[in-house]
Amino acid sequence: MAFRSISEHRLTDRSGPLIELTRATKVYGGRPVLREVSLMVESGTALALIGRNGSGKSTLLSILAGLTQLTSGTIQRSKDTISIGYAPEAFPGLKFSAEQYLRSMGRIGGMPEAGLKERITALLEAFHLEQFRTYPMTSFSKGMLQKVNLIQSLLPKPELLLLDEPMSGLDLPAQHTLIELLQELKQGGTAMVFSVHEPLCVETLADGVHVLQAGQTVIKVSETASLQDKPSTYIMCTAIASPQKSALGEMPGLLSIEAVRDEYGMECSGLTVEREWTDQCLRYVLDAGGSVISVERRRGLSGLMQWMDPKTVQEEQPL
Ligand SMILES: Nc1ncnc2c1ncn2[C@@H]1O[C@H](COP(=O)(O)OP(=O)(O)OP(=O)(O)O)[C@@H](O)[C@H]1O
Repeated sequence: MAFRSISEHRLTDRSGPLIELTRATKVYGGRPVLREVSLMVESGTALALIGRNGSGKSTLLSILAGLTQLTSGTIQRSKDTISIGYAPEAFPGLKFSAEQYLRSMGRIGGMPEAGLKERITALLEAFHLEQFRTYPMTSFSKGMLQKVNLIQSLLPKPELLLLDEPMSGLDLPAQHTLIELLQELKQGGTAMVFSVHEPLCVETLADGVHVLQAGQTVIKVSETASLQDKPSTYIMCTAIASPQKSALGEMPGLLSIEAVRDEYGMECSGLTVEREWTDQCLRYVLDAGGSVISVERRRGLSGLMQWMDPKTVQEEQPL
């Protein structure tokens, strides 16, 4: 079931969001390619964007990077300027050598000359590109170009890292190198949003998952660790008043609670609860004066695999 999310409330709030999108809509030539998408990312956390080809992932990343303007909705950053690393999906093979290109990107990013050379060398070595550092990128394979693309985004150790299908074209050792680098950056406080078709990235890195279909959010998981392979139930009910909502937040088995709208635009609450706590949760909603609108089975993280399995990945139908 598609729903329109108006905000997301984490049960365990850490700090405030580094960046937050509210009801982000993007229209190209009269055609909406993103519709009322809301999400937020906190420092030191990773959000995976999943969805079939054409579902709007690249558009969303480009909006977060500040390269694409919203048609409506808002984007809020925790401060005026946050340092952003962005690896787009398409990366051209330029005439420069990898080293020349990376040095230019580092300088443009304001990196001091002293540390820049060392950082480039360390990243080229990590991705086994060191011996090709002086070669023109026109001679590079797809995977080698993707490595340079990723390295340029990782150079300044950004506060926010945006990666569009980072695993694309990488061989297995490079995939593992990338995961290790990203885990390190995340531990150091970098927030990241990436689009992926590979479960490995989600399992090893993501704290949350956002599934897009035809530009709309269809599934939002805010704590992947707690959902991992645990079946859950999604309960949509009439909006619950704040005091009862706080008490509900203490209920064992509750994984997330969010404000959503039903198909008529009415404000509702969406609760994700571990399967075995479904009855208790329904009882609580009714006792709190709420009314149950719908109850859905959710299949845990493994249920998200259908959106990542290449065998089932199809083009999105035109809206
Ligand atoms: N500059 C543009 N002008 C017109 N339409 C665009 C533009 N950019 C993207 N679109 C359209 O927006 C829709 C979403 O595209 P987007 O690239 O964001 O999807 P995606 O989920 O990243 O797809 P993929 O997995 O294939 O990379 C597509 O229908 C695409 O044709």
